Parts: sequence; C-alpha cells; structure tokens
Amino acid sequence: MKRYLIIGAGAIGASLAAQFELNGIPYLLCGRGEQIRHIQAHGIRYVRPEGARSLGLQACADRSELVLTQGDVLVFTTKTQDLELACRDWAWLPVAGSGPARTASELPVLTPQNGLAAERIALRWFSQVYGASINTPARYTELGQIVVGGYPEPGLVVVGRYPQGEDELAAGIAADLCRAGYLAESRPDILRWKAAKLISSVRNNALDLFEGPSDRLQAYAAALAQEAIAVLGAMGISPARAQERRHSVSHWGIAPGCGIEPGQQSTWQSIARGASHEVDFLNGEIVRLGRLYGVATPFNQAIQQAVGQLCQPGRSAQGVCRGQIDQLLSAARELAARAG
Ligand SMILES: NC(=O)C1=CN([C@@H]2O[C@H](COP(=O)(O)OP(=O)(O)OC[C@H]3O[C@@H](n4cnc5c(N)ncnc54)[C@H](OP(=O)(O)O)[C@@H]3O)[C@@H](O)[C@H]2O)C=CC1
Ligand SMILES: CC(C)(CO)C(=O)C(=O)O
Repeated sequence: MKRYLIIGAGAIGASLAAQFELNGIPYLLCGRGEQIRHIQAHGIRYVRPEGARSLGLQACADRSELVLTQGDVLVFTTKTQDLELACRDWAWLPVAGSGPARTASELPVLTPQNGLAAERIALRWFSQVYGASINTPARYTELGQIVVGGYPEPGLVVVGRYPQGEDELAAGIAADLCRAGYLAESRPDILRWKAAKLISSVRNNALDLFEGPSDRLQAYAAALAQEAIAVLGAMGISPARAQERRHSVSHWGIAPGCGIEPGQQSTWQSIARGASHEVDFLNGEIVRLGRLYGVATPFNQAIQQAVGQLCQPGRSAQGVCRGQIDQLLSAARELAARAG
C-alpha cells in the first residue's frame, strides 16, 4: 500500500499532511526541530477559510525509528536550499520487505519546490523523481499553526515524471491528491508547468521585501518576469498556459480574510521566521540559467544581490527587512549598462 513520507513540516508539508489526515490517505510527516516536536505533542491549528481546527497528525521526529516500506513515496517539502541535505539524509536508509527497493534511493520521490532546481538535485540520489508544481497559498509563520487560503480547494497541483513522461505512479499520486481535496492532474511535460510557476515566483516572491511607489514595483515585477521568459525561451522551454489545465480553475482563488495577506508569500514567510530564504533558487536560478544560455538578467541579478545583502546570516527574526525599489532599480540599470 502506498504511504507518503512527507519530509519538512512547514507550510507545504504540514498542509499536505493535514489534507491527507482529513481524507484518509496514509502518510507520515517527518520534520525537524521544535516544529515537529510541537506537532507530535499538540498537533496543529489548521486554518482554512471555512474555519480553524485542531488536528492531530502522524508525525516523526527521528527517522532512525522509522521502517521504510516498499510502498513509500518520499515527498520532500523543504525549501530548495535544504533539499540536498535532506536527500543525503534519506537516500541510503534501508527499505524493508521483499520488493525491488533496497534503499530509499530506489523509492519514488516527489519534489513540489518552486523553481527548476529541485528535480536535478534529487536525481543525484533518487532514480524515480516526480516533479510537482503546486499553487497553494500556505502560510507558516507561527509555531504549530498552518494557514491555507486556497478556496474552495486548498490548491492546484500538476505532477509528472522528471524529466518527462506520464506513468501509472504519476497518475496515482495525482488521484491521491484529488482525494485529499486538491485539484490535481498528471502531465507528461512537468518541466513546462514548473517553468510557468517559476515565472510567477521570480515576479513576486523577492519583491515582497521591497517598498516604494506601486508603479515602479509593478514595472520591476514585469522586468523580472520578462527576463525569466527570455531565459526559458533560450532553453527551448515553452511554459505551460493556464488554459492547458484539464480542470477548470476559474472558480478557484484565495479567500478574502482567510489570514493570507498579499505580499507575504513563501520567501517573506522564511524571512519573517528568521529562516534562510530561497531567492538564490528562484531569481538566482534565472541568473544562473541566463549565464549558461547567454541571456542578460540584470533585474534578477540585482534583486538576488539585494536580498542577499538585506538578509545576512545571523540577523534577527524580529521584523522583515525591507529594501527600497528606487535603489534596486538603480542597481539593475547599472548591471544592465555593464552587460552592454
Ligand atoms: N508556502 C507556500 O505557500 C508555497 C511554497 N511553495 C514551495 O514549497 C517549498 C516548501 O516551502 P514552504 O513549505 O513554504 O517552506 P517552509 O519553510 O514553510 O517549510 C520547510 C520545512 O522544511 C523543514 N526542513 C528543512 N530541512 C529539513 C530536513 N533536512 N529534514 C526535515 N525537515 C527539514 C524546515 O525546518 P526549519 O523550520 O527547521 O528550517 C521547515 O519546517 C518551497 O520550494 C516553496 O517555494 C510552493 C507553493 C506555495
Ligand atoms: C504564490 C504562492 C503562494 C502560490 O502557491 C507561492 O508559490 C509562494 O508563496 O511561494
């Protein structure tokens, strides 16, 4: 029987676990630190637009106590910057039973991270990697509480074998996610779906940390997205269009007043908690790919650099650091002039 081992008890991991718990899908949430200890002791306060409830979750704080089985699917729900370490920690764990998998590296893994880097990272250790693009407004900023504002379904998910292909397992995972309440589907071209999500991540996430006149913020957002589109074009990737979804999603959105505020996406949340941020794998991924494919990316480079400088290690978790859009614009123009 299939069981989902969800590794990382943050916004995505704990909300997936909550949906699995509520809908009878076998899972175990494997986390670290005080968050998972708190979940083991008290469960979570799960806040949805319909209301908040206390929910006990199947949780594990120590993977050495765990027996992996042939039906396990590993779902890595760490931020991209933490994925390599998580893969190394899990790949060589033994798998019980007489099936084909002897170590976890032979079990399927699912990578719902934003960006394009996660699947490449996971493939170094795992032979069956399934990418996922997940659109779910989920918030983890308080110990023991997860808010998910997607309504009526918690979120939209596309799953596919990486680098491409559609198979029974991808279809089975999508079916389980549908049973868990998501609008989910499997597709043979997961890279195109992740590329489409990356455009919106580079447009919005890091810019949540900047303030200034809204027309300049909007113009900067458009420039970030244009660079991403140019880089993806140079790579020969045509991002998936919303109309390609098999489900109609026109009814779906973020419920007003649900506790998810505009401008507080996953990067903002990491910084609000004093945790490390993912910008080097979002805007930084566009910069890296731009360097590989010969596309200038001064706007993404300037924001990656500015966030890196704003969020030096060891900073306090009190208050989210803010940059000024005008300074960011000047830095991007200078980089563009230098690039010629
Ligand atoms: N939040 C959102 O609304 C959305 C997020 N995403 C994407 O999903 C991914 C996850 O984001 P999100 O859930 O917000 O991130 P969070 O920071 O909320 O959660 C990640 C969790 O993983 C834990 N973790 C890190 N390394 C390990 C490890 N080795 N073993 C066990 N646990 C570990 C972290 O612990 P610790 O707190 O100790 O660091 C943290 O609790 C990102 O790629 C993000 O871009 C996609 C769509 C929406
Ligand atoms: C915009 C959002 C909430 C969509 O899922 C997201 O991906 C993030 O916060 O990084």
